[in-house]
Amino acid sequence: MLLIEDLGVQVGDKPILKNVNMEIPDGETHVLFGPNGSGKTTLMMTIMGFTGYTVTHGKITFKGHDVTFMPINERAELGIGVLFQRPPTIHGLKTRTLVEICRKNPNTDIDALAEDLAFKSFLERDVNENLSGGEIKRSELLQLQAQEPDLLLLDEPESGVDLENMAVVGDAINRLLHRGVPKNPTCKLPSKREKKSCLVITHTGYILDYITADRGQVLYDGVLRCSQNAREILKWIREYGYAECVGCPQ
Ligand SMILES: Nc1ncnc2c1ncn2[C@@H]1O[C@H](COP(=O)(O)OP(=O)(O)OP(=O)(O)O)[C@@H](O)[C@H]1O
Repeated sequence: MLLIEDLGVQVGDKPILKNVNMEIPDGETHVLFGPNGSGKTTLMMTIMGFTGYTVTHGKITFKGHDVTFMPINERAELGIGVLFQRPPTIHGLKTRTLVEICRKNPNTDIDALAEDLAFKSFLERDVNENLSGGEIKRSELLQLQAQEPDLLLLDEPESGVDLENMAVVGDAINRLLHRGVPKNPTCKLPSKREKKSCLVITHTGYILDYITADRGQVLYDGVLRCSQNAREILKWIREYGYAECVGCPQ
């Protein structure tokens, strides 16, 4: 699904990511940990193709396509979608209009999606204008549900969300990951091939109560240092701090 090889990225003239290698196979969810400023958002923005993140070396392949220098709209059409940590307010653009633009299938019922996210009353507001932290996340999830991406990039889905709304956010992310998985009463777990793929950044780990993580990784000073069970990594970070991750076996 996603393959990152020897990726170097700089912002302005500042090198941020150094020789990052990462693979997210079909249907897997990987969790990215790391201290503030270690480059986690930079990695997501680079995968999505935002300007300002200059690839100095390396390659990003998605679904077999070299997307390293592909425009952002083409990556979105190919199936990459992002939930921002701090999405901008867009004055003069109604949320409903933005969701219509994101919508993959013109028959998708925006009102029904918004109803599920308790977001219907916000559809006619400008994008993210005067929304609370939890409302912003639900707005982002609504856009993703309309876009129907195959790879979800989730940048701190818990930030600014209270514990009750966390359940709404967690359930919505689960629906996105299991979209199209046939309901099979004899088998509780879908095969990985049927699930969507996901890279999620978290500091608190709350999201792990709602999604099944296949692997965790630690980005430290622009370098991927550790790759293990996500809950184990979280436990380790809580006990010893990030600096100890530098010495972790891969
Ligand atoms: N547009 C920019 N201009 C200048 N520096 C930037 C820019 N974007 C990111 N940086 C710098 O790149 C480094 C990595 O930032 P990034 O947001 O990727 O870190 P992060 O790991 O996501 O941090 P956090 O956990 O705080 O969200 C930081 O030092 C940040 O100041």
